[in-house]
Amino acid sequence: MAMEFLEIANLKKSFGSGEARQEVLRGMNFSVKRGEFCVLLGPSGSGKSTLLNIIGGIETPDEGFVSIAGDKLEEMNEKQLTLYRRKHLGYVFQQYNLIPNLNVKENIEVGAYLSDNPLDVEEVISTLGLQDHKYKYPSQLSGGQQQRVSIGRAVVKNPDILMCDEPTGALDYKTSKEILALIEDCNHKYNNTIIMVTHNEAIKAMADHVIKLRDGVVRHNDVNTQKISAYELDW
Ligand SMILES: Nc1ncnc2c1ncn2[C@@H]1O[C@H](COP(=O)(O)OP(=O)(O)OP(=O)(O)O)[C@@H](O)[C@H]1O
Repeated sequence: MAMEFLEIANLKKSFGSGEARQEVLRGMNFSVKRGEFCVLLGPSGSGKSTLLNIIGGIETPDEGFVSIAGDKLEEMNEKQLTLYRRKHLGYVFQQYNLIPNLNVKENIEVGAYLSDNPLDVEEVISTLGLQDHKYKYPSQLSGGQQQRVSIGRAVVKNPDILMCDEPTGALDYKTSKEILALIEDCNHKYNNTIIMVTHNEAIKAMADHVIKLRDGVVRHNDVNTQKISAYELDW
């Protein structure tokens, strides 16, 4: 059975009140299958971060729901939400957010400690090409290398969903493609569902599923049957 793994149903969210009230999500609907590489595109202010925060259980919607493998987030209590975040979600941000006084291996181990079925730390280090940098500290690494470590910290948890918020926003062209290729490798190797928010339209060519948001709703929801590899992207 082709199961809809992540379901976003009629999500609404406003901030502020009275004159200042702003409807950020205005009835958003889409669903994502397990293992899909899904790219979310949309102009600044279209509600992408708000949506990620709701999927991450950090914010709650005014209406509608998010369900993961049939479990609705709104029905979880605080403890269940904490477990959900710990067990099911991995995050990669534009800023790497590594712990400065831990080395590469230790930063990745932090992710492993949070999970009850972590991947092997050494295997992840080798998948990410970090063997020669294991004992270095974040300040001794380039931006691309730091982003590899942050992917490692997220992936080692073996999360169902890897949420990537502008993961290449701070990187140059060549390094961006290397990082996208690594995320692609992880998607194939570990079968995580990927939700990637980006401003870079070119990235949609490597995705299975492309969702475009505008003004708090889904404007386009397309399946890409002719995806190309990260290294073939061009922008
Ligand atoms: N906690 C909040 N309180 C008030 N307004 C908020 C809050 N969070 C978001 N907003 C407003 O909601 C709108 C959508 O923000 P959001 O960050 O979701 O958009 P985005 O698509 O992620 O934008 P960007 O691409 O610039 O990150 C913005 O106008 C923002 O000012």
